[in-house]
Amino acid sequence: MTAAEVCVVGVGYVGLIQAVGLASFGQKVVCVDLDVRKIEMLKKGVPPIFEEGLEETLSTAIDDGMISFTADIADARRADLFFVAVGTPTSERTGNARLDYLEAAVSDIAEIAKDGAVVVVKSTVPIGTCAGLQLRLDRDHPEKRLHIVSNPEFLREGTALKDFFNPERIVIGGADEAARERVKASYAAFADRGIPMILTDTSTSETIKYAANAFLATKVTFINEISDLVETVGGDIEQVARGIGLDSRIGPQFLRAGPGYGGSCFPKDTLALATIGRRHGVQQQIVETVIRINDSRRFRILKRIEAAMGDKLSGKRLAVLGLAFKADTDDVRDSPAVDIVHALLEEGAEVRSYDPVARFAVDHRGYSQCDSIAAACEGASAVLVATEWADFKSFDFSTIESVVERRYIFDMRRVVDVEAPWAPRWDIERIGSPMQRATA
Ligand SMILES: NC(=O)C1=CN([C@@H]2O[C@H](COP(=O)(O)OP(=O)(O)OC[C@H]3O[C@@H](n4cnc5c(N)ncnc54)[C@H](O)[C@@H]3O)[C@@H](O)[C@H]2O)C=CC1
Ligand SMILES: O=C(O)[C@H]1O[C@H](OP(=O)(O)OP(=O)(O)OC[C@H]2O[C@@H](n3ccc(=O)[nH]c3=O)[C@H](O)[C@@H]2O)[C@H](O)[C@@H](O)[C@@H]1O
Repeated sequence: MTAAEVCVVGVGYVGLIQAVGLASFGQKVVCVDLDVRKIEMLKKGVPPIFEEGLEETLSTAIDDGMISFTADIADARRADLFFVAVGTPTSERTGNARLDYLEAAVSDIAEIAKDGAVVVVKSTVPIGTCAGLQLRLDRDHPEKRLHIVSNPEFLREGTALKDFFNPERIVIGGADEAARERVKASYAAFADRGIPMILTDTSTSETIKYAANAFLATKVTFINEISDLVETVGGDIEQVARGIGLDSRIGPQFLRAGPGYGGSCFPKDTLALATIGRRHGVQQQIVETVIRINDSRRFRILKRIEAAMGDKLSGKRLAVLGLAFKADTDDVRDSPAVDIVHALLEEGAEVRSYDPVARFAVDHRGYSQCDSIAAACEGASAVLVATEWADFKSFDFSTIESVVERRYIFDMRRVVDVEAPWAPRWDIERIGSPMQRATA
């Protein structure tokens, strides 16, 4: 008997990693996406996103004949398991996650799926979504006995493959035990390694996902506020973070102070959780406060840059190093760096940016994307480090001393090497430390 086919619908950051991951476990995966350009690239083995190790893993899956790509869901009709990883962006109107892509995908699946197939929701969805989808399937396709299972994803961009292959837990929520077991079987490799599997109902599973992201966003926001305090009262935020993070009840992760959390998930998921709370009359006050603090953080940073530059940004040229919302990804969705570029342009500054991978087109006079750090820094009155790329950590700023207008760095990520031999010749301002003035 040939192995049952698995289908992944929506091959973006989550779906593509899921697909190549399952393929590497020996499962035959059919990938479906509406984006024909993406499908054509993938057929040729070209990943549409930047993710460490993805190109190699994808090539192996293609060469082994374990993965195929199509824009036509009918090609997946033999599958008994459908992982849905379509986007659930914020609705501008409600603040909640939009479900139109998910609903369309589930309807398409229901049309072609065989009896008893399991539809696994990997997208992050408001609590109650899976229960609602199940009711719809039961109403519209009663003869097929299709099952909805919630299986949230916890990977991070930039370390997505590593996270897929080394999960800290697998969460599977569903009303039907056999359907849950079918999903669990697809992760047998993890069960064999003793990775915890939480088998639960769909609401609990959906809540775990939002609570996890909201908790991490809170942790980042907490250290950012402490960082603001340190800037005023004196001290060093990294040592504070280390000092509290060594307490195992707190833990060292997510204590890097910065320009505020961004990306395609924390902002959207915290907002959705706050909206869900209000809708149910159970206001999520901590999360609401976190959102407010994080939103105002970009503005606070801008004020600090303005103060260091003598208040007027208009007419000044600034270099922005980094566009991605964090290092090791090409994703610029809700990126603090991009917000800061916009804010600077609005203040009348000229901005030249550089990112090793991410691209961002701003249709604005006075903005240019450069191909190197040196080009971005030409004539700059300030060098703003907005993403923690390794290239910026190791960069020797003495090589650009002759091209900048003023030797001033504002490091939002604390990556610049302040102990480097060139550092005493620069004014260096960092999140979470008082200004380090040039002494040479
Ligand atoms: N990006 C991340 O790191 C993580 C994202 N998530 C969640 O996973 C979901 C997906 O996120 P991303 O992968 O970042 O999104 P993405 O935007 O990179 O990919 C979504 C894909 O779905 C496709 N699509 C949309 N509607 C479709 C349909 N009806 N049929 C077939 N394909 C369709 C789009 O063309 C796109 O390629 C979201 O709910 C997100 O919150 C969860 C954990 C991590
Ligand atoms: O639901 C999701 O999409 C994912 O959201 C985050 O992953 P990701 O958005 O890829 O990035 P993170 O590494 O978590 O960073 C999120 C934001 O917080 C910021 N951050 C993170 C950690 C830190 O110490 N300080 C800090 O400012 C980052 O710069 C970034 O803007 C979660 O970490 C994943 O577990 C989750 O699956």
